[in-house]
Amino acid sequence: MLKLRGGRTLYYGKGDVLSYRTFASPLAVSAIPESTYTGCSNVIFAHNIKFSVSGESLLPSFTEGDNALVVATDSMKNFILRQTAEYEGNTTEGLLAFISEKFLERYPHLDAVEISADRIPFDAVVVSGGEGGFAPSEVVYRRSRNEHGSATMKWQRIGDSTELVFHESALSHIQLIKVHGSSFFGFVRDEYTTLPESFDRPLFIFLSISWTYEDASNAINGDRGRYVPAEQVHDIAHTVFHEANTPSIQHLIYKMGHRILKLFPQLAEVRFESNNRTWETVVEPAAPDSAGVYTEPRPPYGFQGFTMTRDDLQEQRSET
Ligand SMILES: O=c1[nH]c(=O)c2[nH]c(=O)[nH]c2[nH]1
Repeated sequence: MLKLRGGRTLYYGKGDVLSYRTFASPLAVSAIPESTYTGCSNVIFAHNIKFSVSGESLLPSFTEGDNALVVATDSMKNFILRQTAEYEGNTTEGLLAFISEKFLERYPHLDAVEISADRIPFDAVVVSGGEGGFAPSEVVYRRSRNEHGSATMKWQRIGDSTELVFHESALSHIQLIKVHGSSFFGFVRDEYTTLPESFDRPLFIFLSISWTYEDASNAINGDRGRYVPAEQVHDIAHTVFHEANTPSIQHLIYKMGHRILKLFPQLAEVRFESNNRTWETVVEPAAPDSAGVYTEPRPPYGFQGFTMTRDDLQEQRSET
């Protein structure tokens, strides 16, 4: 959040603003080899939004209890919901940009806005078309609990204009298991090592991926044809995990990042956070594709973080 004069941070806002907009503009994206996703009807364009504001003018509300310039968080919620009806675009980032700009225009005494949203996914149910075929319904949708995209933006008033000072799009809470075809060996062995080397382990990972565009307009305006949908990022992660026999999670996320940056030249950076949640083996399978029994791993868990930029594509490494 914005730092005031003297380095102080000050903000307030509203969380869990649930906004179920219907019939937003459809989004179309280019196909990539790793995914069947080519866009979204946006018949249900739903979000859980978190919104906060900051500004020098708000200092007396904290120090003196003077509410004269306080926009009630209840009014913020109303502003977000009503402005969502006016949004003509087709991306989460576009909606956040629209709300932020309108808010700073309406309340000129405020200096900065931080806004983030989780897309609430609804999938069309598949219904019988009557002649033996099946097709997605255009009116009935099923609330999905699956992973979904999200975005965060920070906007700041600078002179007469409003500038985007931070933006990030993300896909969190991915959980993927590969039953065999992963290894972990060759690590440091010393007096503290008890972990055996593994040449074919079942690998269960938790994963969060976030990305930043070179030019945020490609996220804000889906009609420029350069939007990066979380659904395709997800499918790239699936494909790389499926294809690669990796020696560690560290190298697996590097390979995912490499593929994402290669497929989407409009991205400047991609970031990963992963957890190792590999199941504990109870009954070892006799062969890779025979019966094994596993149970939830005991804490603690391992984790990895990695940030990649376009410079990583220049370096000659054995990637596809
Ligand atoms: O992919 C892995 N990376 C590690 O750094 C590590 N450490 C560990 O105990 N298991 C694993 N697995």
